[in-house]
Order: sequence, then structure tokens, then C-alpha cells
Amino acid sequence: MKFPKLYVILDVETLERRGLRLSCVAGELARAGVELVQLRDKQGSPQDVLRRAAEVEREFAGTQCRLVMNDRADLAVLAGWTGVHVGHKDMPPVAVREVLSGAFVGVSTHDGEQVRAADAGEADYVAIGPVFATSTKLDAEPVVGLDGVRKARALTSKPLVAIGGITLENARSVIDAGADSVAVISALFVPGERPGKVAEELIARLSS
Ligand SMILES: Cc1ncc(COP(=O)(O)OP(=O)(O)O)c(N)n1
Ligand SMILES: Cc1nc(C(=O)O)sc1CCOP(=O)(O)O
Ligand SMILES: [Mg+2]
Repeated sequence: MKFPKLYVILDVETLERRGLRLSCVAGELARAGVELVQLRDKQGSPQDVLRRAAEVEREFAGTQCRLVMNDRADLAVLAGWTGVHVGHKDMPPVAVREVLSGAFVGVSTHDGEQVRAADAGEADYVAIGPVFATSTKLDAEPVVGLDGVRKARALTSKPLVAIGGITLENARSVIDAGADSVAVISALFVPGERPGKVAEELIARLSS
């Protein structure tokens, strides 16, 4: 798989705060050609998450998009998804593989030591962040900056996803610092623009 340069996280709280429907935004992303999407529903009950996963899947039906569940390998299994993203407070990638054989697993890292460990471990991709300040994740670790992306790049040959405070304006600089992909939540919500249009613009700016 060629790793997509744009990784969109559909964060349920962010969408609700903005009065946006998950299915509408997912549909726009599907039509924009987004190829990697994570469902992040930190407050939802298991039933909520599974219902929302089905909505997302319906919108991406017939596309090549890979769907990733945040935190919960068990719910990924029940949803029939193969992608799972875990952080240090979640089950480790090796345990994800135990409950989901053939899983596509991502792991969060926040410093060089964690990148080294992730490189030696079970994950299919390594996420580094937050690159810039973010108000989306309240318990975010300290900002690593573009220098943190460069250092992470030097420490892993796995696909490197950068996350945190990435916008239309700075996304290219993150790829130029060595990331294979940028993961975004709030960047899609630009006043007066549809999220699908912003996703198209991000894909265009990151291609080449
Ligand atoms: C692509 C990507 N990178 C990092 C994260 C953060 O995961 P985690 O540290 O487990 O924090 P939560 O998202 O669970 O609050 C992510 N979700 N996706
Ligand atoms: C979910 C998440 N994880 C991070 C990490 O550093 O691991 S930063 C982050 C929030 C990303 O949201 P936005 O694109 O709106 O800044
Ligand atoms: Mg997590």
C-alpha cells in the first residue's frame, strides 16, 4: 500500500461542537478521494461507536479508503474494520494483533525513545506528535515541532504520520520535514469552506 499523504480523523466531539453530521462530512471526504480515515469517538458508548462506524463505512463503500478505529480493537472487530490506532494508554499493538489478525495498526509516539520502540515493535505505522500546538486533544504531550518530525524520520523506516496542529498552511512543511502523511482533525473546518473542499485542497498541496 502506498501510504496516503492525507489522513483524516473524524472526531465525533469536534463534529458535534460544530453542528456537523458525521455522515455528511464522511460523504464529502469520500468524494474528495480521502484514502485513510480514523473514527475517533472518545465519549461514545460501544453502541454509539458501532453505529457511527457503520455510517462512515456506508459513505466510503466502493472506495479504496482504509478505515481505522481509534483506541478500540474490540470495536474494530465488531465493526468488521481492520485498522486500529492506539496510544500509550491503550492496548499495545501486539495485543491488537491478538484480537484482530491481519490488523493495520498505528501507534502514537511523542519522543525519540518512543519512536525507537515503535520502530522495533508491531505497529504498521508510527505517529509523531503533537507537531504544533493543538486545542483538539486536551491531554496532548509537549509540542515536538518540525525538528521532532525530522528526528522521528531518522529513527524509523516505518511510515511516519505527523499529527497535531497541522493546517492547510503548514501541512507541506511537515511532509518536507520527513513525514509520509499528515493526520488532521480541525484543519478541515475553515470558515466558509466545506470540509470536502478543504480535503481536496490538502490532497492537492501534498501531492508531488
Ligand atoms: C494518527 C493518529 N496519531 C495519534 C493519535 C493519538 O492517539 P492517542 O495518543 O491514543 O490519543 P487519542 O486519540 O486516543 O486521544 C491518533 N488518534 N491518531
Ligand atoms: C488526536 C491527537 N493526537 C495527538 C498526538 O500528539 O498524538 S495531537 C491530536 C489532536 C490533533 O487534532 P488537530 O489536528 O485538530 O490539532
Ligand atoms: Mg488512544
